[in-house]
Amino acid sequence: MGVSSAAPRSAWHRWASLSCLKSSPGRVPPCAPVPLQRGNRVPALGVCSPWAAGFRALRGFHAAPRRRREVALTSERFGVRRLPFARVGDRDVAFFERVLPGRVVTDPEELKPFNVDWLQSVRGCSQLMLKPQTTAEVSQILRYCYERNLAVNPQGGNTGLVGGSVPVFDEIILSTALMNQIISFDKVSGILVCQAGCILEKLNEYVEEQGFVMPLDLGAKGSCHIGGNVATNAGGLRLLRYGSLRGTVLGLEVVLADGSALDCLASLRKDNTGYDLKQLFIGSEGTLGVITAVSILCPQKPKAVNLAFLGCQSFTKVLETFTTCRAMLGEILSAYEFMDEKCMELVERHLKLSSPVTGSPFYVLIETSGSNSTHDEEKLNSFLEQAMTSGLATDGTVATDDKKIKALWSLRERITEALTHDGYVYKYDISLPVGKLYDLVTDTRARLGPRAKNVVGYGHLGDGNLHLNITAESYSHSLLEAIEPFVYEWTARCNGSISAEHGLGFKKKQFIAYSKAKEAVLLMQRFKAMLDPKGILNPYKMLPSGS
Ligand SMILES: O=C(O)CC[C@@H](O)C(=O)O
Ligand SMILES: [Zn+2]
Repeated sequence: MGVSSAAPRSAWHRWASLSCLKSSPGRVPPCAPVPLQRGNRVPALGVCSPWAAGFRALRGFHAAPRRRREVALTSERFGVRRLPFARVGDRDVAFFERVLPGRVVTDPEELKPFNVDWLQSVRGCSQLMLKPQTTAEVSQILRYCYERNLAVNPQGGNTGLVGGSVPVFDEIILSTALMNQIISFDKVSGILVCQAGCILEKLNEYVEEQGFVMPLDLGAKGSCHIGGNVATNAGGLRLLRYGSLRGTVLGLEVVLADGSALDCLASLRKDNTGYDLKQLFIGSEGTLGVITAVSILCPQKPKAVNLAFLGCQSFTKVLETFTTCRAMLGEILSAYEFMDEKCMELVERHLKLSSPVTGSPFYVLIETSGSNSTHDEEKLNSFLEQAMTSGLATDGTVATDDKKIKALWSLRERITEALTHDGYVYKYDISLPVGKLYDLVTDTRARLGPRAKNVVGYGHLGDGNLHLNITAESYSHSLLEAIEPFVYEWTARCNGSISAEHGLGFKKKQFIAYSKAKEAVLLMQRFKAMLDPKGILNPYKMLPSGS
């Protein structure tokens, strides 16, 4: 039921009637139980309960994608050749059993979910997973692997979307699942220091109890590990407000390929002594070292959170709404997300979620977070009134209570999940000048025609980040060839980035040149050769083949 811009006052009343005007402290973390896989129980560890331990990596808090047929082996589907690493033998397993008693997994059934990515699009055949609890254990493992020339796949929550978190062949999986201790939290500065395997949502719950929030928020929060977030420089829903991990991560502890531990775990806002080495590991996707601990700056928990969900009649209106709300909401604007009507259709069809606002080609989610609910509501209300009277939005609803906020966010956060129910997903994560963001969706749709089942566009408009997703009944090489390099060439013509926040992993590494100069790639390869001369860390990922 749309409210036309010709009737702005009645539209405004609709806002009010849908609002639950009690102030709320923030979004309620999703709480559906995550199933525990057999054989993975661990004892409680110190101050930090075993949040991460042994939980099968479910992206976020909802079910993993429907299991269809067995996922093809990456090496076969993509025709990759194994590099000449050593193969794991009985003597290696015996060594690891001594170092990590009871934390060495060789059972093929138990290994299965850790060999396949969350999207069920790539699959390796590792026969060994190691679960260290300490940095010293990670050092011992890597020292041994380096000597033996054994390849290693560092793995956090296995929620990545570019095939970076699972082995391509038989790399040893080095899981951070048992490295789930909080090391310290400073209530004055808001600086949290923790091990790499802590689950993002659990960290958020922990700091929320002390009046803070984590500076990043992702749909995968229920299972992703902070170490994996940092290794991939994850962006997410709060980047607009709190900036990227390159600013909020204050320090890292990293174990290098040869087993040496690099202590850059500073807890200082300011430190101008030499090169900022931690930046090299943020976003390095496990190819330069294994992140074992993170020091991160947490912002104050907002006292008042409001969420508006609006329908817009065109992408131009989505952009104008953004400009207007940025001007009118200023410092309290904390998220500006958009999605097209196809996304809404899929979320409704596959997940049975219903949207309170329907009948528009585009939708936007606008979140405000501030310290004074009266002030924030006043500002939001005058923005909404302006948006309605000027016809920027034609319909909408506002939520201020946790339950409604959570329900509205689900419509956006669960699009990824809905897509996996629609078929095989070709996923693109693009940075573009914001005005051109949706043209790529329109052009891709026109190019693919009926060969694609659905072509959808959504994302972090406030950050200039489009998530272009294409679904088809099953994987098809010819469809892939129709999409790539078309999407990358289109992006490069606009000086965009072919990976805004998901990284390059296995799937995008060959395309790095669309976004980086030759000299930059060469320098990356030199860093890789210097820090990991044998190339044992997450091989076949991030840098083009041959490096
Ligand atoms: O599935 C995608 O394409 C995007 C996933 C994630 O980055 C999001 O913003 O929801
Ligand atoms: Zn995203």
